[in-house]
Amino acid sequence: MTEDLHILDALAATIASRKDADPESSYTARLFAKGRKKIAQKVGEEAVETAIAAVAEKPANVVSESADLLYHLLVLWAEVGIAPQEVWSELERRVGVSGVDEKKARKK
Ligand SMILES: N=c1c2ncn([C@@H]3O[C@H](COP(=O)(O)OP(=O)(O)OP(=O)(O)O)[C@@H](O)[C@H]3O)c2ncn1[C@@H]1O[C@H](COP(=O)(O)O)[C@@H](O)[C@H]1O
Repeated sequence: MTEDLHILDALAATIASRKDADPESSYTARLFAKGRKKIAQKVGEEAVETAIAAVAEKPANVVSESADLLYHLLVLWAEVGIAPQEVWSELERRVGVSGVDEKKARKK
């Protein structure tokens, strides 16, 4: 497991620990209190902001918006009940499977 993956797993653990936290002191707890639709909306917003920063050729903003996006995506997984390992396993399953071949197979 790489260091980059480790930070996402550590962040997921912090997020899980905020499920019963006080929304006054925790932004994550505030998101959980607002509910799934709000969390999903934030994921959409952060994805669009990341894309806009890329098109505007602002690499530093792409970095910060990507971090916002990953954080909100991890909150959404926690809300839905998905363990990060499930997503890592799906990515691992795809290693070595060409995206071009996979797309062709879907059309059959
Ligand atoms: N990585 C993050 C992280 N990234 C972004 N954000 C917050 O996400 C928000 C995104 O900014 P926006 O302007 O879109 O938010 P907003 O305007 O308040 O949102 P809305 O008005 O749309 O509801 C900001 O308040 C950021 O502080 C994060 N909040 C928390 N974390 C991590 O989660 C941990 C726990 O945080 P708490 O739950 O606050 O203790 C922290 O230690 C961090 O590691």
